[in-house]
Amino acid sequence: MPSLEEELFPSTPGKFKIDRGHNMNRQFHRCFASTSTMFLWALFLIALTASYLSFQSFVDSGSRYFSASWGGIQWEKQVRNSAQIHRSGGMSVLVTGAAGFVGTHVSLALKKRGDGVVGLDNFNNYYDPSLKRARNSLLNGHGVLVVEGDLNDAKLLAKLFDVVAFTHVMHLAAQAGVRYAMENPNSYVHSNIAGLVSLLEVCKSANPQPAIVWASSSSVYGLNDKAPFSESDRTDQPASLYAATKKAGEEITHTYNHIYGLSITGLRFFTVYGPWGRPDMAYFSFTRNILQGKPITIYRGKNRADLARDFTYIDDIVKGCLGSLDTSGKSTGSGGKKKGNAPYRIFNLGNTSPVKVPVLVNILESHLKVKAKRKIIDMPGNGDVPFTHANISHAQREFGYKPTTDLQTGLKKFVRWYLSYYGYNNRKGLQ
Ligand SMILES: O=C(O)[C@H]1O[C@H](OP(=O)(O)OP(=O)(O)OC[C@H]2O[C@@H](n3ccc(=O)[nH]c3=O)[C@H](O)[C@@H]2O)[C@H](O)[C@@H](O)[C@H]1O
Repeated sequence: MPSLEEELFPSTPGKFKIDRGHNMNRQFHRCFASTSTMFLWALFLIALTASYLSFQSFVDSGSRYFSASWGGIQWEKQVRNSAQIHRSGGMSVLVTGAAGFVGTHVSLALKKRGDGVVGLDNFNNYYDPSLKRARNSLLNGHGVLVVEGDLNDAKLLAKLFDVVAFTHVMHLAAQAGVRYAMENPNSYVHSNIAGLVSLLEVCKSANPQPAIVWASSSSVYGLNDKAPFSESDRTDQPASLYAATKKAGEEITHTYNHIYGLSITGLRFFTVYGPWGRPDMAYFSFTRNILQGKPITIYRGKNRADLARDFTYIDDIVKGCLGSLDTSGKSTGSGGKKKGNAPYRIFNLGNTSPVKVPVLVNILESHLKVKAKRKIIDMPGNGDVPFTHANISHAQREFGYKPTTDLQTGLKKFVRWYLSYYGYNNRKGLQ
């Protein structure tokens, strides 16, 4: 005869059978036992569901802290400290792309003169992220916090503006590079269009609204052949998707200036170079290849003409950025409402003296004391333009912009930095 336990919890489904001939006592017992078991099961299921739901909500609310590493009282304190102003009349600046080449130099210069600086950077792997991490360490050593996050993370941007009433935004985060746009077009849309709009949305709603200075590019002149390039020249013939997204940025920022009263300054940078630079740029990759004994490819334009660039040294660009911030004027709106017209400006920041690419290589050879293995090919149709040449009189008038470093001097400083950063080991194996 099966035991009660066996009857209630049969080991196989077929074992459980109802015996109608049992006495009332046993019926009552069975009934009671089965009700209480069901009750216990129900309780167990409710508890299981409740704990699952609360775990889910914990994971949801906490995920941004785990994945994006921002938020919390301690983090807010660090952000406030970094934004602290240490001079009278100083500004608190959100620098996007702070671990980038120009971003690092501008952040350091602002911090050194007593302004508050908070950096934002997504540390993407467009080029060696360890260089960005090294720049980040340099910034941390000077009291600049760089928050790791993407421009498209609207919650993060809003949080930053909750914590600090930024007076200015120096927007340098972007997908750079002219030729890479053919390989990865969407990254240009993600950063230079969607990211820009995401940032402007937060800035327009901020109270007070910050003034915005941002990096456009000399590439917007595209196929324009009137030299030198002036801000009023046509910019409706871009030669690359990169240029097109920068041109779109100029139009988009104009809209936000017009509708919301944001003060906007766009800076058209001309081929910026120097210490802590970008490894994807020609002067940097040529240096690496020359030291490693590898060939370098030099592009040549129509009718075998050399290409030329108005190479601009980083310290001159930094002066231009700070001059722009200092003269930006105020945004007029607040909380998404325009209260009057605000400045909308565009400046060329170049060097005013284009240098042919083969001459750049001559200078590198003399500083490195190594001969380059030159491979000269016709310029592929990849977005390059034959030459750039800045007219800087507008920036000169507005804030006294005056570049002072020629390519010979600037590349000497770059080579010195390159060798100290990467060491002389790169020269191993050379004759
Ligand atoms: O002013 C800008 O707005 C842009 O400047 C920069 O673009 P570019 O002026 O194209 O600089 P960079 O690549 O150093 O090529 C320099 C020269 O070397 C030639 N070049 C290049 C590579 C190569 O292998 N061979 C070669 O001859 C090449 O044909 C060119 O003539 C920034 O990268 C860009 O992000 C943007 O900021």
